[in-house]
Amino acid sequence: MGLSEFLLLVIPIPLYHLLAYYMLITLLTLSPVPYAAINLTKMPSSYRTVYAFAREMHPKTVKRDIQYGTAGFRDKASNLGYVMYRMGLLSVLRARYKKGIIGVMITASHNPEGDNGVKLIDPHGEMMEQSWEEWATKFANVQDDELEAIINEIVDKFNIPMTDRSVIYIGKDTRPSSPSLAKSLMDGILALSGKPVDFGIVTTPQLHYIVACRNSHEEYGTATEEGYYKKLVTAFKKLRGENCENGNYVNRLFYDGANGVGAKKIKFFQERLKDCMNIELYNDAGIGTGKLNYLCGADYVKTNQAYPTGLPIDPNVRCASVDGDADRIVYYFNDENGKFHLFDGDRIATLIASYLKEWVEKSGVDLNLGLVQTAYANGASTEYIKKQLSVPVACVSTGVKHLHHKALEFDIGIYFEANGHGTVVFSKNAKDKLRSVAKDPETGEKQKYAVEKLLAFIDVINETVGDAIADLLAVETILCDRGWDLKDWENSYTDLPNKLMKVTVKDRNVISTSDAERKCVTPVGLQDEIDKLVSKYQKARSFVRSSGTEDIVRVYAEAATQEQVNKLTAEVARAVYNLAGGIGEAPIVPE
Ligand SMILES: CC(=O)N[C@H]1[C@@H](OP(=O)(O)O)O[C@H](CO)[C@@H](O)[C@@H]1O
Ligand SMILES: [Mg+2]
Repeated sequence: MGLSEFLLLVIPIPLYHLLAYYMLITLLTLSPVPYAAINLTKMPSSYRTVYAFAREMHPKTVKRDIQYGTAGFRDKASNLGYVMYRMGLLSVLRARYKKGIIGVMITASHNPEGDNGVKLIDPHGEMMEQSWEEWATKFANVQDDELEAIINEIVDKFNIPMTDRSVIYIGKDTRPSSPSLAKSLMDGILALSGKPVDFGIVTTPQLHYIVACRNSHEEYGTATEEGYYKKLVTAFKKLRGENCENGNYVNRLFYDGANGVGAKKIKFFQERLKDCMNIELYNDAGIGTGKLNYLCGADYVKTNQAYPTGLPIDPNVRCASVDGDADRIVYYFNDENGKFHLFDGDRIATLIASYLKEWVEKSGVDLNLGLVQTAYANGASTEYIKKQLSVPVACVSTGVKHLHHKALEFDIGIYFEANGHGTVVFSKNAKDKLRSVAKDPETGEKQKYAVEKLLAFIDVINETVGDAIADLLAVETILCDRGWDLKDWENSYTDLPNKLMKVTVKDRNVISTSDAERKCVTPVGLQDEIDKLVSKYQKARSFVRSSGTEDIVRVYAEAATQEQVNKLTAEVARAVYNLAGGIGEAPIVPE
């Protein structure tokens, strides 16, 4: 019997766990050289014991498999302890492989408060590379006694150096479950001798920004929350100049913080921008009694196409809602007749694209501009971008990682999901060209003004990922610059009536798609059925795909009138139910 087995027998289990935890911390702190944790089977037994202790504290509690989906893992918070622990292990391996700091964000974004989730951030501040998502899924699903083997497998495959002391940046949203999940995550990080650095409650985009800054040796900005505020506020003030009001633009905004981190963090902007931007904060759980994302927030407003609770209903006042981790934003207002008007991600994308196009032309700098959407983008917006703005538009699969990736192909790539998640990325070529024109003494006044505007715009945007607050500052800049109210903005094009529905099926994986999710490949026959249904209506379009964040199939449709779209969506939903193994009640098609 070895020492560890003997101790196991003689020390009561809770004490044993506590001891293990402190031993782990002490060992990792004192050890001058990070221990070579891999190959685990070749490790000195004391280390192996430390590792086993940690694993025993976070045993796999859920039998069914969980998938690293569109935005990482999401589930009921109580199911995620072991997943967090394992993502702690994986983040250290990823950090060693990439030789950089990796970020881990604990959030379930727009999901209800009882859910939680986790997503990994790569060194440039972008979402973790897709090819590692499979590893994440494997890590989450193997049995406890297979963990060592999978760690060995990934280390061998990627030749991961196990002697570096890697740093992992952690952020979390305001969910009550986040602190304890963060502890599980840290246990995983420490178990492989990584160094966790906890940034506390931050928005998802703040963590992406901080990771990008630190890995770029602060070329992208100062790697702190304060650095983030300074960068955005300075750029916004520069763009806004002295004029807080202009034409129809009124300096007054109702801000729905979704009772989450977006409410907490906007206060830093309110304080710093009080001279030039009047933001009235609502749905700040610290003050009211509201629950995270409940009847409010960007997802509620977009999905229900309805005004959230918690905001005064003042007609014609510009309103914006963010989601639970503040990476999405939508605008809206109620008019004098009580009619609700929505400005979603497609609207924001077109506004930004037209503005950037205008100023690139004024700057005289040769830069190509492109816009990236998904199949959920309203057909009217796509038509407007192509025909009115003459900007090339690409369509990619759902999920920000796909949009971001595609946008990098342009000098200026604008991407937005219809739900309000998006940003702009500027290529190195674009930045270098603009900076050199700005510095050139030959540059004329007007051209210089345009170039400096573009450079300030780059700084007001968070290029690493969609950022509700950065996008808000960008939208406010453009509206003020143009002297527009929301009615002016709305005049650019008219959305086609559209609808989203969910269908529950036995196994959503029976649905497979092609052509950026616009064509359904399996089950065979479903696409023919959709085509037949669509052909009955004017300006109609519909597609189906399985969700990456929920156990359902999504049905989207748009058509010339609301009545037509209501029918079409229900008919397609019925077809999915019939051909893809629907369960529960069948969708009802309106008469
Ligand atoms: C139709 C829709 O809005 N889908 C959302 C939703 O993905 P699904 O895979 O459709 O569940 O959540 C994703 C993560 O937040 C977001 O990127 C995506 O746009
Ligand atoms: Mg979100």
